[in-house]
Amino acid sequence: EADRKECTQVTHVHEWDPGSVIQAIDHYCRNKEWAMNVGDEKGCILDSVVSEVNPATVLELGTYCGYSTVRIARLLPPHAKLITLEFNPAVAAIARQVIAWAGLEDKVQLVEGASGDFIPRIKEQFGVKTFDLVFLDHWKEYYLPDTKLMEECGLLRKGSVLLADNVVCPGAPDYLEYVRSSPRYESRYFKSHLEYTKVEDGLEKSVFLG
Ligand SMILES: C[S@@+](CC[C@H](N)C(=O)[O-])C[C@H]1O[C@@H](n2cnc3c(N)ncnc32)[C@H](O)[C@@H]1O
Ligand SMILES: [Mg+2]
Repeated sequence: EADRKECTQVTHVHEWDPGSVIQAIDHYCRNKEWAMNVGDEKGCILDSVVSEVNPATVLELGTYCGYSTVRIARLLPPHAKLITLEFNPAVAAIARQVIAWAGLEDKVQLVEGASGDFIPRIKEQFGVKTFDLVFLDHWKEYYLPDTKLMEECGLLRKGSVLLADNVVCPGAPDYLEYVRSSPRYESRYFKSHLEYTKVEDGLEKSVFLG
């Protein structure tokens, strides 16, 4: 009965209410079909990092259906901008809809393309100097090359925060080894669980020291 009640409550998405969009997606993915959103448990860690950094410029690598995009964008201060990148047009179309439902189109710029092509063009094409926060959540083998590319392109400043999802499951060992051993980063692991499961996973927060 309680479950049915919760179900009726959350399956009705209130338009322009980011909280209800997030809740409906989490409910669906817990009860019907697993999906690779950062999810509610790691989402709380993501929320606290976003609130602490209070970024004016955010880059998200890997939009998927826009779940984490909505989570991040709803916490941004006025006039802040989130650029989110997705190379699969089918999921990008879903994300556009999800972002619109949440009423966050003004804060979010969804770009369709591959990170390796896009990162070198950001400064010129999007007028961004540096990012205060980068959320890495695309395919795990790109975390390290794309981080090095962001460094080369001057997109990180002293104090920029990289937050990487799924560093344990599926895992990004070369990236972890890099941020944990490089003197250019101060890095910390936040232990949690893979979205909608009890399997260990976590987020790595790495502050760029310049
Ligand atoms: C784990 S999902 C992102 C989940 C999302 N951040 C969330 O928590 O709601 C990863 C996404 O990254 C996209 N992707 C993977 N590699 C990419 C790349 N190099 N450039 C752009 N998008 C990429 C995939 O198509 C996929 O939709
Ligand atoms: Mg993830």
